[in-house]
Amino acid sequence: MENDEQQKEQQRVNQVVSKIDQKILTTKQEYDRAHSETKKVQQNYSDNTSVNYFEVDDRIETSAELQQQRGLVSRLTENESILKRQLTTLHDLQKSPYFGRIDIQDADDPEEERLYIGTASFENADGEFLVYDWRAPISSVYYNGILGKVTYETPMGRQETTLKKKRQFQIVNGQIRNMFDTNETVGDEMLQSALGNQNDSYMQNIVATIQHEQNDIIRDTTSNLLVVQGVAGSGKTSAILQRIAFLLYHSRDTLEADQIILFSPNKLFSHYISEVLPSLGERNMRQVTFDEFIDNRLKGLNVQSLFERYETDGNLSSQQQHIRNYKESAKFMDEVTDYCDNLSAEALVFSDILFNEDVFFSKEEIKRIFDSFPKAAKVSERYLQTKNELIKRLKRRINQETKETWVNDEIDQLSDEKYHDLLAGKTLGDFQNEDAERFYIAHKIVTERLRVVYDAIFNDNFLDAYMQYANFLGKVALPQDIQQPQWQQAINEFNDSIEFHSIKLDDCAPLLYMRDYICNTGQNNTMKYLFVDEMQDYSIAQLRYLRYAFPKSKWTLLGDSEQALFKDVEQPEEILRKLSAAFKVRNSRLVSLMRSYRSTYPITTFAKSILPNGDDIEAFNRDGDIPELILASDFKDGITQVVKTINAQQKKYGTVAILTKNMREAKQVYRQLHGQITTTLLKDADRTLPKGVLVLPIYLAKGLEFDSVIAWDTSQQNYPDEALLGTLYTIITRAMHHLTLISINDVTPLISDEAFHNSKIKIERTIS
Ligand SMILES: Nc1ncnc2c1ncn2[C@@H]1O[C@H](COP(=O)(O)OP(=O)(O)OP(=O)(O)O)[C@@H](O)[C@H]1O
Repeated sequence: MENDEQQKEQQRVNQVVSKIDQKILTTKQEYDRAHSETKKVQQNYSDNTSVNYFEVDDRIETSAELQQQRGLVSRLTENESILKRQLTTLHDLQKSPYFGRIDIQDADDPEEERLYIGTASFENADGEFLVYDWRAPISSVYYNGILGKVTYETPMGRQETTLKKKRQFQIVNGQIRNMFDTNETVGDEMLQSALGNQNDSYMQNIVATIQHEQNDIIRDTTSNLLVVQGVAGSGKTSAILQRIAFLLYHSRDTLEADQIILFSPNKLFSHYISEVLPSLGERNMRQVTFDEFIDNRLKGLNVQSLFERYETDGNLSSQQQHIRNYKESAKFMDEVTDYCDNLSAEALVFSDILFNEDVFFSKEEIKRIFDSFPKAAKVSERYLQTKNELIKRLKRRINQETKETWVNDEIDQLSDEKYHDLLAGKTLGDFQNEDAERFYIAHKIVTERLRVVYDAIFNDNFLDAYMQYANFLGKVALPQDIQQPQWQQAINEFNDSIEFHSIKLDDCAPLLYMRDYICNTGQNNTMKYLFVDEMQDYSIAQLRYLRYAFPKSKWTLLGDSEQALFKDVEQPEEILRKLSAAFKVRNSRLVSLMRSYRSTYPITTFAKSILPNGDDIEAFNRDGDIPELILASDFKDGITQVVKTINAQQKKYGTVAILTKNMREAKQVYRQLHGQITTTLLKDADRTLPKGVLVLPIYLAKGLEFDSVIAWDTSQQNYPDEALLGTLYTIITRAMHHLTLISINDVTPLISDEAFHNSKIKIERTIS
């Protein structure tokens, strides 16, 4: 009977695949036609760009023609790339056309309907859906529903139907490998098989096995602030990527991939997730790390990265810690707002605008302009008016300058070609007489010469943002836990580092916010969705700055408060309280993901055991090796144990990652292994993740996973207290199938005896 069913299903697969084959053929023909047409037009375009420009009329005619051709090329290229994407999707469907089937019956319909669900939709020539896209409204029944009455959202409102059957398939190269009927969201067998696979260098899409709670995140279209607190390996990153694919489908006509931005934890991660959206037929969203984002906005300064901070922090004194906490708080950002709102002309720190090392607009002149605008207006408005006035004055100066003899001389010396270039876009009839044409050219020459002044105004270089910030630091009210002398020292340090063109991370968000707020700049209104992964690594001040920088975005924040590196673990409720207070938005929502999928049951059980609230984490039941702890007698012995472990693990797994607390340790281990074993040391700037043996500090492994993990030196000395609990937990939870801890002498007190006992960890003490 079962075989009968499978045969019937296989027949359907064969029929669908043969229809896909046909579609591939016709699409390929279309693509080839489009490709050769694009090439033809491109060739024509490039021939035309090399025409002779010397006759003005010719040039102008050619330019209009070129514009037209450029438009045509871009339309054709767009068409070609759509066809190319379609072909890729069809090829994927050809191998595995669908993964699910639902049989549903609407109340007013005597017939049951049978729908098949895959990574993309596929219609036959009559417009009948042979495969439904996993994001179609009806497909949510597959993910959410258990048999019986179910509801689902459609653009027309909520619909009800009865789910009669749910079937899952694993189809590989057009052949059904497995198929199950299930009443669960998505049965364990499918998940077991998906999770049991060895790790690839790229993250995979999870559309065939999305879980109910993940589906909630993916299909949320109403929250302005969606916060996901999910335990390690609970599918937060997976959920956001499928969510992006869902949003792109849901708002096909109004949302483009580059209106979505994801803040990712490191560059390796960006590469690791880069294939998920293309595998679902979508373009990737924009991706940036916070460091890159800040660097770009503070050009000319050497900005301390989060990673540098991990490396150099050492132990902060309690005063230094209080100061950092204050600078990273929402309160501090409120103080910046207050300070800016109440700035007088005297308190604003302007700088001269220079031209050829001479003062072009003096700071006194700028201050007078600012002061001339009504005091009742907001500082940012007065600033903007000042900027406009400066541009007006610059224009006046340009007009005056056009009459100077140096300009006339310059025009006389222009070559014909250069002269015509300067006339670009103009026809002879545009000028009343030769004088008017000469004035036009003169104006262009002077404008070009004074561009530096224009740029200085445009880029707000006439506000000395650093001095202004130092001024603010000197004025801001201090909380009780910060002493004045230490605060003064922090101000001095800020000033000193600016002298050397560098800035600490804690000062970046408030300083940038201050600069942008006063100057009324730095806001991107086109970004519609913003995602932050690993939100626990961001300060509230940084998030507040991002909120300022992307005011029109809906937010999805994901993180795990337990994975905070080098700081005490904060309770999710506390993070949320701070976030809700800092983000004054309507429609916010918190989703918790408590089930962990990445690691085997024994590894997750061990990871749980080191956390105070670990019992709340639910381990997915996937069998595997018990984690091992090796107590080495000294550093040299530790390395010997690493080598032994690598040799054993490499027989089974493609990737073995040695994870260390910081880069210093990673380098130390790498140096010892180098020469004995082929190993790659990963660095901050690396973007690709090779297979084999890797050594990297944990902050570069954030968000990643490896078949087998070796946690380097989990000793008492290296992990002495609670401040490193998040770091240790993050290391442990990177392992998918195997975990080895190597400790030089006694193990960290963060792993209690009870934890060892409960997770039945294997302990081996070596004697050298
Ligand atoms: N529904 C699912 N079906 C199949 N695999 C899943 C599912 N959910 C999660 N996974 C897998 O579990 C692993 C962990 O997922 P992911 O990296 O998204 O978790 P995370 O919560 O972002 O983890 P972390 O915070 O620890 O970095 C990945 O290999 C992912 O493919």
